[in-house]
Amino acid sequence: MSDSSTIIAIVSLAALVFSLYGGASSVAAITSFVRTISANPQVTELFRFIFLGTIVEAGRQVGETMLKFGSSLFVVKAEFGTHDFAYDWVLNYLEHHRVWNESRSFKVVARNAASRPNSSTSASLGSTDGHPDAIYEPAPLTASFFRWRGYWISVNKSVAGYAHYDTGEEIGGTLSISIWSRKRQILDEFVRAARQFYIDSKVLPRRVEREEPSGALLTAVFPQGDLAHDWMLAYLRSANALGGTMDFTISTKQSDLGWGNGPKDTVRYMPAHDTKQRFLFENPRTGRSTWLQVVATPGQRNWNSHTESGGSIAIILHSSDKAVLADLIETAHQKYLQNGVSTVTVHLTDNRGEWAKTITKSRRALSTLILPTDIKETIVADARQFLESENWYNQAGIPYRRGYLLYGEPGTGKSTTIHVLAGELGLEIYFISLASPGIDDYSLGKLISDTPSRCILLIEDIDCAFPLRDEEDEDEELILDIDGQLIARNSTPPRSAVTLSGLLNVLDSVSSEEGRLTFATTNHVENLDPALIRAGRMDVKLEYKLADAVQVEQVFKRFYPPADEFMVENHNAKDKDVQSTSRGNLVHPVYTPAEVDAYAAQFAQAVPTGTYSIAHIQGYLLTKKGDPAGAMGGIHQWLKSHEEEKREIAELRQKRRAEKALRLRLARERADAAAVKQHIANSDVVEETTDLIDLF
Ligand SMILES: Nc1ncnc2c1ncn2[C@@H]1O[C@H](COP(=O)(O)OP(=O)(O)OP(=O)(O)O)[C@@H](O)[C@H]1O
Repeated sequence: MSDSSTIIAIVSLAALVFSLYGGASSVAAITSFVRTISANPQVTELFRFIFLGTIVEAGRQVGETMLKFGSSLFVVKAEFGTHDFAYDWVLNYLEHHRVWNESRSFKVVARNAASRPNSSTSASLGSTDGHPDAIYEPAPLTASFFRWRGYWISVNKSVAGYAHYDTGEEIGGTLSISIWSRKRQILDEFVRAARQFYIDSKVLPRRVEREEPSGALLTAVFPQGDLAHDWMLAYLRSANALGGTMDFTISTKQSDLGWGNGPKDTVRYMPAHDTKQRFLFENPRTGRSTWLQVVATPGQRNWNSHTESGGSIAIILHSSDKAVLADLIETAHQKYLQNGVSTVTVHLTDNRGEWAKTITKSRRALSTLILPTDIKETIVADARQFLESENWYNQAGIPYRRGYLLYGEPGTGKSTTIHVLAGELGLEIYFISLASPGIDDYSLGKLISDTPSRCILLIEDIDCAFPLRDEEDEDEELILDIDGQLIARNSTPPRSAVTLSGLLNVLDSVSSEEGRLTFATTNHVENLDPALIRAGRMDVKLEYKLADAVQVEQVFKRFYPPADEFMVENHNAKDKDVQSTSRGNLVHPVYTPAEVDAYAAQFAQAVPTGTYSIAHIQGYLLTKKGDPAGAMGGIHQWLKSHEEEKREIAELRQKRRAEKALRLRLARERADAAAVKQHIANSDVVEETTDLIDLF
C-alpha cells in the first residue's frame, strides 16, 4: 500500500467515525478535505518520516536489549553502597590508582586533609598558610575507565545521598564498577586487592553509629566504676587514642585523666564528650591490627565526693571476631598493670567536714618502700586477694571489708606504705584526719558514705581522737585562775570531736561493706581502745619499727643508684675531682656501684640499729646528695650532734616537766589555802570567834 493511500484510508476511517455522529454532510466535507491535503507532497513527506522513525526506534530497542544480553556474558558488574565497609575499600583503592586523574569533572571541598579518611586525590594548595586544603573529589555521575591487571574497568559514582556536616563523609549513594571480562573471579580478585590495600594503608575508617546493626562490628560497653573501665582508660591513654579526633576538651586540672598525654604535662587533652575516636588496635597476640571506635560518655558528678559515676566507655570493634575483643581487654589490663596508673589521687576534706579537694601525687614504686623482710609483698598480696574475693565474702556471709592498722614510731613508713599500695592496686585514697576541725560523728558518717566502693579510706593518727582519760598527757598544760582554780586544759595533740562509738558505728556501717580497704595509722597503739582494734575492724596489724642495719643500708643505696653510662665511661680517670659530672644541679664525683656498696655497708654499721627512723636518715642523706663518700665520712659527726641534740631536748623536757610539777603543786597549795580560807569564812567556828571578838 502506497503512503498516500494509507493516509486516505486512515482519514476515511476517521471520516466514517465522524459521519456516524456528525451526519452525511460532514463526511462529504471531510472526504474532500482529505483529498485536498493528500495531494500536498509536504504532508505526505511528514507522515513518511514518522513511520520511518517508529521503525528505527523499535530496531534500536531491540538492539539495546540484545547488547545488554550480550554484555552480561562479557562484563562483570558490582555495586557498592556508601554505608558499607566494602565501599571504603574500593573507593580507597580507586583513588590510589588515580582513576579520576583524567577526569574533567570534579567536586572541590575545602577541608583539612588530615581529617579526611579518603583523600589521596587531594590537591594540596598549601597547608602552611593557615587555611584548609582544597580536596578534589570525583563528581557524581562521571564514568571513568582504567586498566587493571590487563582488564578494562569502568567506574561510575552515583549521586551521594548527603555529606556528613562535620566529617564530609558521604552517606547514601553508590559506586558501580564494570569489569570487561567474562571471568567472575576477576571481581573477586579486585575486591580482595582493594580490601588488602585498605588494611595495609591503615587509612582512618569512617565513623559508625553504635546503634547501627552490622554483622561486621562488635560493640562492648565498659561502665564507669568497674575495674575494666580503668583498664580501658589506661590503654586509651597509652595508645594515644586522640590521634583520630578533632574535638577536644582541655583541662589543667591534675585530677583529670588526659588520654593522649603523659601525667607530667600541665595541660591535658581529653576527647570531647560523645565524640568518636578511631584508632588502630595492634593485637600483640596475633600481630594484626583492627580499627576501634571509642565513645566516652561522662557520668554524673557528685560534688561532695568529687567523684563521677554512671559514665561509660563504649568500644566498637571493626571486627566480628570475639577473640579480638578478648585480646583487647587483656592488652588493656596488662597496660594498666605496667604503667596505666602513674599517679595516685588523694581526696581531702575541708573544715566543714566535706570532701573538698583532690590532689594527685606521682605513683611510688614498691621497690622504694624499705621494710624488713617481705612485709610489703605480703600486704600487697593480702589487699589484692581481698579485692578479688567479693564473691567469697558474699557466699560466706562475711561483711566485705578489710581493716589495716599500721602503728609504730613516726617516720618509719606507715603513710608511704599506703601511698605505694594505692599505686599498686590503682585505688584512690580518701584521707581523713580525725583531729581536723569540722570532723565529728555526723560529718564522719557522711564523708564515708560519700566514698566510692573500691578505694582506700585512710584515717591518720587515729589516737588523736581517744587519749586515755586516766593517764595525764605529759605535754598537757593546766590553765588555772589566780586562786588556783582549773579553768581549762590545753593539750597537744588536739582532741577530736569524734567519739569512739561514733567511729565504731561508721566502721561497722553497711555502707562500709563494699570492698573498701580501711587503713588507720597511729604512733600510740597503746592509747587505742581494744574495741577499735579487734579483728573484724582491724584485720591486719603491722608494727613499724625504727630502722635496722639492713634498712639503713638500703636507704643509702637508694640515694646513690648505680652510675649511668656516661659516668662509668669516665670513671677510669685518676683524679676524682676532675672527672665530676652532674646529677640535677649538683656536681659530684663519680662512684662505681662496688664503691657505693662498700660505703653503704660501713654506713649501716655506723648507725646504731633500732635508734633512727628512715625519715631521719633520709633527712641526713639529703644534705649529702650525690656524695656517698661525704655521707659516710660525716655520719659519726651527725650521730654525735644528733645525740647531743636529743640529750638537750630530753633535759629541756625534764626541766619543763619539773617546772610544771612545781607550778601544779603551788597551784594546788594555793587552791587548798583558798579552800581553807573559804571554809573558815563559812564555818560556825569563825562566826563564834567573830561573835566573841564583837563582844570584846
Ligand atoms: N620504710 C620506708 N621506706 C621508704 N621511705 C620511708 C620509709 N619510712 C619513711 N620513709 C620516708 O620518710 C618520710 C616519712 O615517712 P612516712 O610519712 O611514711 O612515715 P610515717 O610512719 O607515716 O610517719 P608519721 O607517723 O609521722 O605519720 C617519707 O618521705 C618517706 O619517703
